[in-house]
Amino acid sequence: MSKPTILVTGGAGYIGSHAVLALHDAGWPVVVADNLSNGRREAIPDGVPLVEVDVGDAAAMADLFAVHPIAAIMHFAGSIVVPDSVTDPHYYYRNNTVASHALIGAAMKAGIKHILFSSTAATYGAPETVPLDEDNPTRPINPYGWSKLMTEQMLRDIAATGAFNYGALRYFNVAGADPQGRSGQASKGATHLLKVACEAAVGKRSHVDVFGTDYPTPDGTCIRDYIHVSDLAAAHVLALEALIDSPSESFTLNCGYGRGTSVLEMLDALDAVNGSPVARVMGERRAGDPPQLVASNRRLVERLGWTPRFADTATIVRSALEWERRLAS
Ligand SMILES: NC(=O)c1ccc[n+]([C@@H]2O[C@H](COP(=O)([O-])OP(=O)(O)OC[C@H]3O[C@@H](n4cnc5c(N)ncnc54)[C@H](O)[C@@H]3O)[C@@H](O)[C@H]2O)c1
Ligand SMILES: O=c1ccn([C@@H]2O[C@H](COP(=O)(O)OP(=O)(O)O[C@H]3O[C@H](CO)[C@@H](O)[C@H](O)[C@H]3O)[C@@H](O)[C@H]2O)c(=O)[nH]1
Repeated sequence: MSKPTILVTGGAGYIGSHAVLALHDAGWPVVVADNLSNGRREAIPDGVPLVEVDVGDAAAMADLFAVHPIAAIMHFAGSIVVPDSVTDPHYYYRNNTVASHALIGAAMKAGIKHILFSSTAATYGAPETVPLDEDNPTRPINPYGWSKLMTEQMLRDIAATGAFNYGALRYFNVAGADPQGRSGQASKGATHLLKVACEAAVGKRSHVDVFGTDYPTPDGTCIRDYIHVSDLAAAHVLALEALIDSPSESFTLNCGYGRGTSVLEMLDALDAVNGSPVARVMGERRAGDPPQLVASNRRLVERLGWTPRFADTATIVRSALEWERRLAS
């Protein structure tokens, strides 16, 4: 039987483009909705239609649903930079929460029955102990985390009426690039640690700043659970299948490896792969950063049968660096 068509919002962006590749590789018809505010047309494979649209524009989304017979939505579109959410919370609530509200409304009118949502570890705030399972209290410490948690709450309440089922995937820190070199992180003005450090490794930046060396962690720098973007994309395909197979069940799943890596450990791993050190400048803490975030992925593994393929830190770093070299060449 042929597979139904999936709408990928934010499919021209970093993670969304890897999900588009995973769907496309597995034979799912895909349509991308992206306003290209931070995405690239080139990230979308040939043959996949791109509709240039703001997902918060309910009328435009209704037009899209009238033209394309969409069975399910993977909703990646949104704004992603934690410190920007601290300086401009109004924009973050608009582009994440309000836009999601509009998209959900348009999807309901079009009778769409499955929504997979890009949520975040930032919903947990600054937990005292790790690893975190999904029942940990959600107490965001920045507007970005709140904007995502509010969207999760909308999905939960509306799904309870039977309108659709949903999956909220709470990503920890996404890193790396497609092992075949077809996509990677390409946005200008990047702020993510490994991306910034790889830009320094290829000479696009003079150094990498280390934001805070006095955290209550073994080396004083923040600890994160870095997950390879292609392992995350594979989890999305499994989650989509679960939503379609069990239409009365919704779920919230952490996406990480259950392994903590400090900022300095990540930079050491890059230096080892690169073969020469990237200059580091030790600096002050950045606003909105929790000291440590590490996932328990027990539920993800049990619920979806997910098996990571690219978890090795050197593999993550190598793919990110190869992509950066490709961009620079
Ligand atoms: N990168 C991470 O480590 C991480 C971690 C947790 C959660 N997430 C979530 O994953 C999703 C994707 O993140 P990413 O890292 O790929 O970011 P990205 O910026 O590369 O991708 C987001 C895409 O959405 C598009 N977009 C933004 N607002 C839009 C709007 N209103 N209408 C239409 N398109 C819009 C952008 O043009 C871009 O292509 C986001 O929702 C983000 O919050 C990311
Ligand atoms: O140039 C840099 C960039 C980052 N960091 C530090 O590296 C860590 C990771 O930061 P970053 O890569 O910016 O990611 P986070 O702020 O942890 O946020 C990411 O990971 C979250 C989930 O954990 C997601 O919700 C967000 O969307 C995503 O941006 C933090 O301690 C930063 O302070 C530096 O020291 N120097």
